[in-house]
Formats: sequence, C-alpha cells, structure tokens
Amino acid sequence: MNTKDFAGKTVLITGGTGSFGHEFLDVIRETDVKEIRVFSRDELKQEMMRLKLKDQRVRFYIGDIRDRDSVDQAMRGVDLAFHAAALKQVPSCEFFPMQALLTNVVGSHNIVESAINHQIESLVCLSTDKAVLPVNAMGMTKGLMEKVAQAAARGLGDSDTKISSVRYGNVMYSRGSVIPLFINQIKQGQPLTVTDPDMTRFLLSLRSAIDLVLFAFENARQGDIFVRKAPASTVQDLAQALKNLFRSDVPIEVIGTRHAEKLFETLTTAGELVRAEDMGDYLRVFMDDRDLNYAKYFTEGQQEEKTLEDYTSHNTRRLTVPEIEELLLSLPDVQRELQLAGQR
Ligand SMILES: O=c1ccn([C@@H]2O[C@H](COP(=O)(O)OP(=O)(O)O[C@H]3O[C@H](CO)[C@H](O)[C@H](O)[C@H]3O)[C@@H](O)[C@H]2O)c(=O)[nH]1
Repeated sequence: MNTKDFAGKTVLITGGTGSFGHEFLDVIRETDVKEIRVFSRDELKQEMMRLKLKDQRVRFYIGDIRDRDSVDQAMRGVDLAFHAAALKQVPSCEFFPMQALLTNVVGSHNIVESAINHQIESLVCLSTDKAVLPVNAMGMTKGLMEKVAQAAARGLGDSDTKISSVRYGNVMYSRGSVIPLFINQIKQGQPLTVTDPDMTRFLLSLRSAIDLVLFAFENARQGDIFVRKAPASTVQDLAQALKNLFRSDVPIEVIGTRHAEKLFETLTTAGELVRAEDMGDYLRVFMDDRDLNYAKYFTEGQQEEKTLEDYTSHNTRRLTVPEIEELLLSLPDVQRELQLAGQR
C-alpha cells in the first residue's frame, strides 16, 4: 500500500463498525490520514469502537445509507470513500428482499450520487461473488449496486470522482459464517452440519480482502471492477481440516443446502473476462463503455468469449485439506480458538 495516498485525506467508511471496517481502520490509522469518518446505524457499536480506539482522528456519524440527508452530512469534505454498508446475510435478504433492495441498491445509489455531488476523489464499493449470475436476493441487490456504480461512472470523466467496485468471495471467520459455526460445533462436541459436501467457495482472509480494496483504490480507472484471484475448497474439506486442527472426532452430518445457495460461486463471467486485464494476483474488469449502437462494436471480443470459461470456485485452484489447515492456522481468530482448546 502506498501510505502517501492517505496523507492529509479525509476518509469515509460506510458500515464502518463491521469486521471490514475494524480491520480497514487499523490499516489506515497507520498512515498520515487527516480524518476517518465511520458511518453506521448502530450507536452502541460506535461507542465501543470509540472507547477502544481513543483516536481523535476517528469521527463517528450515525446515519443510514437509505437516508440521503445523513449520507450528505457525512460526505461533506470527504476525499476518499469506501462503501461497505450492506445487508449481506443470504437468508435474511431472502426473507426480506425489499430491505435488501433499499439498503444495497437505493442506499448505494445515495452513496454514489452524494460522492459525485461532493466531488470526492475516489469511491470504492464492496461487492461479492454472489452478485455474479445471482440466485439470491443478497446477490441480486449487490449486482444491482455494481450496475448503479457503473452507470454513474459511465457519465463521468477522468477528472471526476473515480468510482470502482471490488468483488470478493467468502471471508474466512467472518461473523455468522461457517468457520466459527464449525468451531463452535467442535467445541460443543456436536456433529458438523455440512450442507453439501461438494459445495465450493472461494476462500480468502480479511487481510486479503483489505488488500483488494486498497489495490482497487490505487489502480482504479473509471467504472472498474477488481477481483482478487483466490483458491477454493469444498465444505467437506473445510470441515475435515477443522476437525484435524482441533483433533476432533465429531461426525460430519449432511443437512442439505439452505435457501438460495449455489453449488459454486462465480467471481467473473466469461463475458467479463473478455474485458479483463490480468494484474498478477488481481483481475481488472473494465467497464463496458459501449453506447447502445452495438453494430459498430461487432467485430471485437465476440470469438474470444465463446472460448473462455467463467471463473468459478469449481474451476479455480482447489485447496487440499493440509493447505486449508495451513490457511486456517494463519488466521488470528483460529489461533486463539486453538489455544483456548489447548491445541496450540
Ligand atoms: O451449517 C452450515 C453452514 C454453511 N455451510 C456451507 O459453508 C459454505 C459457506 O457458508 P457461509 O454461511 O459461511 O457463507 P455463504 O457462502 O453462505 O455466504 C457468506 O459469504 C458471502 C460472500 O460470498 C457473504 O459475505 C455472506 O454474507 C456470507 O454469509 C457454504 O457452502 C454453506 O453451504 C455448511 O456446510 N453448514
């Protein structure tokens, strides 16, 4: 990361009290940033964060991205914004799709419009692999967020607010996700509830997710979507790796898939890969900036798309059980759990 990028800047993080916000804040507090604004709805979480950080540069804004006035109030004087606020639990979005729409689409539109109106330098929107070829309300609304961001970017020039998005897969040990659940089941001596042994997910650490966001911020051109290449594992192998680490012999119980789950996730479609630049660990997917007169573009990219495959958690590099163990061991949360369980 180029820490100079943050020197003297005022940074806004929406959804700043979440796991991403916490870790991201720690990273940018190491720079000469001028001010960091944490924007979120929950006053208790903000108060806890304030007490923990005791950093005068961090300011807290209560508001809801659905409420444009509260967004405008927080956006005034901002240079850089990172948009992490979202409804992101698949099951709850499935039962309350209109709530997902209001936060993930209408709320994101407020952020995009406010960022442009306040002429901030850069806005990075956080999306997910579930936004690609979506089957659930969470993914659909995050996909629409990407569209809202790109539609706005299409109307902007290079000197205007730079709007980009990032997509990542499952953040290991994130709140409410399967790894803390399996660890808890192991600790209680209960069976590990595997939905479908063959289901795969891209796995990455929170630190890698943050690196992706920083990479997007540093490299974005108007309307880009950035993806971090990632390996994947089956749920069965993940369960086995945890059992091995905790030296547990609890059984694995197959419970079947939950609401609107996919067997595998897609980070980029073949159609997007035609417009993608390989940047080592990352892919840049350029905005499709054609206008509606398609005939004049006909010769470009048409053949290639037919020969490319979507980039999915089924065809990316598959982690072996020992590799998953190694990845899990690199996570501070897992290390702590192992220590508590007397295994380290
Ligand atoms: O009891 C369980 C729960 C989950 N799983 C499986 O474990 C994998 C991961 O499940 P998570 O609930 O951890 O993650 P999801 O893929 O469902 O979605 C998560 O990752 C997304 C990013 O892609 C979003 O962050 C989202 O909010 C978050 O819930 C899935 O194959 C799921 O079927 C089980 O086997 N047993």
